[in-house]
Amino acid sequence: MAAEATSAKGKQELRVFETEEEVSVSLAKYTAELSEKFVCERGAFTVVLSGGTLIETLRKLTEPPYLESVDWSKWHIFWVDERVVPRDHKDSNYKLAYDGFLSKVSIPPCQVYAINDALAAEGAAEGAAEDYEAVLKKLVNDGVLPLLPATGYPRFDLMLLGMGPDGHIASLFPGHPLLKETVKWVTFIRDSPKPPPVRITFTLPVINSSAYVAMVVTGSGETAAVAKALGSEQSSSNLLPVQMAVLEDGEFTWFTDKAAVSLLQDSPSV
Ligand SMILES: O=C(O)[C@H](O)[C@@H](O)[C@H](O)[C@H](O)COP(=O)(O)O
Repeated sequence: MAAEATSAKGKQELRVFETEEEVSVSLAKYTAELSEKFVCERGAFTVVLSGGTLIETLRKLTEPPYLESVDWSKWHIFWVDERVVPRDHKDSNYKLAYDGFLSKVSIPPCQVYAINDALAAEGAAEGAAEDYEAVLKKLVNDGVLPLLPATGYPRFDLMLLGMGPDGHIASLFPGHPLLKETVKWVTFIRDSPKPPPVRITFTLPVINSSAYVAMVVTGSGETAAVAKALGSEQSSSNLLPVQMAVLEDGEFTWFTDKAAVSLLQDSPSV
């Protein structure tokens, strides 16, 4: 059984497992249960992926029993951020997700909303962001993607996110002006500190309108950011992007292993 420590305040929860393998097992179960809930409630399940190690940690979802039990035909897949490169480029988050996850499950290809390949191939970051936002607006009109009435932003069922060593989520980096964007749903960045520099990204209010967010952090690469985000000494200045992910009306769950929380000496603040 997983060694799981759970504490909760408000709607944030911290789950700590012994190993990354146990995180993978728990994340698969959590995702499959949410899939069942949303498919039953409204006949669709909207899932947002990030890049990074998340895709590898999702591997248990592509194995029995989930391979057969999950109703993949109702899934709709999005990216919280994408590099402005063709879909077959080694830096593409679509390619990462396709190779490690999407190619192993039977989600209808027309329900996989990747970056516009032609615009990405031209390096047209602004156009690709506008195009992606237009895709989202069409799905709102078609009734696939609801809006959260309180914010007017789209409400995705589940965002599966990773965090970088600097506390960035999506392509929203510490101190960057994009963190203040409140009009656009999808925007672009040409100076990402993490290569490659040109990307599109969901904005913070869209992330914060989600119904569920799983923040998946494993290994020793992000220990300082985890300690700052979850440590008991919280300050309201110089917030990391991950600390600005405060859901309007949703459940935010950290899936971590022991290595990721190794600098978290005191009681977590969640
Ligand atoms: O496009 C990207 O670069 C990713 O989407 C990025 O935002 C990632 O999720 C984090 O950097 C965490 O990455 P790791 O899980 O590899 O640490």
